[in-house]
Amino acid sequence: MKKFQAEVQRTTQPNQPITEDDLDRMPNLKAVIKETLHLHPPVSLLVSRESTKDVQVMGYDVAAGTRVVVIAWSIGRDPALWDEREEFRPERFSNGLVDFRGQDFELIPFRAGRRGCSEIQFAAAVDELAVANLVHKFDFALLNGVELDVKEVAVILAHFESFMYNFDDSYLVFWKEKKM
Ligand code: HEM
Repeated sequence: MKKFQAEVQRTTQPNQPITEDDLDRMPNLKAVIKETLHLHPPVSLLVSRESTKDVQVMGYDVAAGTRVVVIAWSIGRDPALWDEREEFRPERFSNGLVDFRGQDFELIPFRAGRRGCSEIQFAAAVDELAVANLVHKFDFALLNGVELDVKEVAVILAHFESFMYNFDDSYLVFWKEKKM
């Protein structure tokens, strides 16, 4: 937080609001937001899609009419893709090689492709402005002895079925809707 706070203090004018132009001079801030979206994607299970024909995906035979959910959370924790996958390490993005705009499939908090988030630019700017303003004006710390557990729990509820799913097992969830 101190490193990131120093960057915000250095980049902004005293007593002036932080602007979007300031954000472009804050690579640490951008890396912090990226790492947050990487480890805690708000849409951890992307919206399901239904296959229109029989296909093969990652070695699975997927029959026509099967719903497929891509789990952005699991991709972000895959040890084959990420070193120290449980650690909050914004520096992993400091070389600027991996971005969340849908070109790098290891980081897809906004999905990728045609039906990915249409407001990535806006969402990123809003997040960056909010966080930059917060660390600009406040110091954050946990009270002595307090531990914060930010582990997610996955629950999917649907009218035909409900189940809990262990994200660590796979990137994908498949199901076929039961005929009522
Ligand atoms: C950090 C914030 C956000 C995240 C992580 C996020 C994530 C996503 C994801 C994953 C999808 C694809 C859903 C799918 O699997 O089909 C999506 C779609 C979409 N998002 Fe966002 N979103 C964010 C903020 C926003 C904001 C602020 C807006 C609007 C102002 C927005 C508007 C949309 C729209 C309109 C779509 C649907 C695009 C389409 O189907 O053509 N999102 N978003």
